[in-house]
Amino acid sequence: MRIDVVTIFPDYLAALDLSLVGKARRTGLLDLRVHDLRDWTTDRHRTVDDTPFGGGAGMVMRPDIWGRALDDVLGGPPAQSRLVVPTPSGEVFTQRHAEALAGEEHLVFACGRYEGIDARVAEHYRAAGVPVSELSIGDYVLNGGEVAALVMIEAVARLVPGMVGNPESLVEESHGAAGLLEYPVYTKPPEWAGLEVPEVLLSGHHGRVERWRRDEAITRTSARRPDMIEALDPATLDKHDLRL
Ligand SMILES: CN1CCN(Cc2ccc(Cn3ccc4ccc(-c5n[nH]c(N)c5C#N)cc43)cc2)CC1
Repeated sequence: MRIDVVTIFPDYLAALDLSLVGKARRTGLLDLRVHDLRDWTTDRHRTVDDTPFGGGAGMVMRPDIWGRALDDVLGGPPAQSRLVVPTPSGEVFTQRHAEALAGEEHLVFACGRYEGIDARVAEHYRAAGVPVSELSIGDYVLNGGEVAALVMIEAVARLVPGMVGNPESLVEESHGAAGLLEYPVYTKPPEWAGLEVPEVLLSGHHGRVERWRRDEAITRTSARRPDMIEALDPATLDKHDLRL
């Protein structure tokens, strides 16, 4: 998979040189390139923004600069690329989006700043036949798209075959197949700060452990994310022998 990120703060994406994503880049599993939008400016001040039509506070990022950058980045092979635009007004990014994006050949992240990117940029590439996803990582306000791109790239990259050492660990995920939150996890020592590990986890009885974990997942989800409980379909309840 190839991922390109266009931003005026390329150093923000330095975290992608670390850990699993960094290793995937070094081994060639992930072809990830970061570009400075200002490299496509032509004036001496390397200007990327201007005042908003219709008035209002702040500045808007210019479509002509973004157009030159994205034409270059989208232009080359592979043929099918998806443009991902982090934005506070986007569809909320979920694990389902991560799964869908992980199946793409080439993702291009356009990280805006200021009050955002001129709306004609997304419109132009949609009209040119480029799939465009305008996505938000949550209902809070950030100062730009870079943090959101980091979140989405990590969520997507870990689903790329060969990325995670033990693919089994991707199977039973929070927000995963059962649509429930993850159960609590424990490790040695068995007693710490006067607190003991739940006895069932030391029993070696896999059936009891599985049942306890399912019950804990339901308890947690009911308490913290009632919206997820509402969204559970009967088939999922049956498949995982879940009773609410
Ligand atoms: C007058 N009002 C009119 C509404 N605006 C709204 C607004 C517009 C831009 C910005 C800053 N910004 C620029 C590019 C960019 C990309 C993503 C995100 C982002 N924030 N939160 C998420 N989950 C994000 C994601 N993903 C923020 C971004 C902040 C707030 C404010 C002023």
